Amino acid sequence: MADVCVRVALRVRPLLPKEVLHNHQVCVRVVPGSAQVMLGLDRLFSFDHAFGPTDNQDEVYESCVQPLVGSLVRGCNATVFCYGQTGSGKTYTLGGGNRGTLVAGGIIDCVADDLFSLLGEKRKSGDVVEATVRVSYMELYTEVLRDLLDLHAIHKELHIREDERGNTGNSVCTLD
Ligand SMILES: Nc1ncnc2c1ncn2[C@@H]1O[C@H](COP(=O)(O)OP(=O)(O)OP(=O)(O)O)[C@@H](O)[C@H]1O
Repeated sequence: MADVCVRVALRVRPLLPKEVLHNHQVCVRVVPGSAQVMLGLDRLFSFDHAFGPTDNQDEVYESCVQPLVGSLVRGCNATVFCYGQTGSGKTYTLGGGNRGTLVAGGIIDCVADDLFSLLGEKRKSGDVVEATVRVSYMELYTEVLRDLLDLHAIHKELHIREDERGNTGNSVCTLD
């Protein structure tokens, strides 16, 4: 992967059965063998990667995210985020399916697998490794922030707060 800070990948999902039923048409196509997409007949856009409807979860993960997990274990920071209109496939790409089942796992499953196996390898190879893995899983939807790992989240409201330096974080306010 080239040594640049930000890379942008575009993924075009297949039409859903209900869309086929309603005779929806495909309007975005990946130009074969390239990282470009054609919108309509003549509007060409270039990205670092472009994935079409037949590209699977593993292909997306291996080319866009897997190299970052290696960097992470070497002490670098990495961020992956999905952006797109509702129904475009963000949840599927990040969390879709489970590894080892018919539908391959999304990025979160793959990162968890690779992260722990890389840490395990480091330990086996005699590197003294102390690693702490923390996970949080939040949803921000219509201005409401929810902790998706908290089974009792319905009783709690999370607030986004800024410290004096302008860094953001969240805090929980329990509603009695
Ligand atoms: N690459 C894909 N292959 C097959 N099905 C897909 C793919 N991407 C998305 N889908 C399906 O398309 C539908 C919408 O996808 P998804 O829920 O991931 O969208 P979203 O961007 O997360 O939407 P929202 O912003 O509303 O949460 C789901 O039924 C999902 O299973």
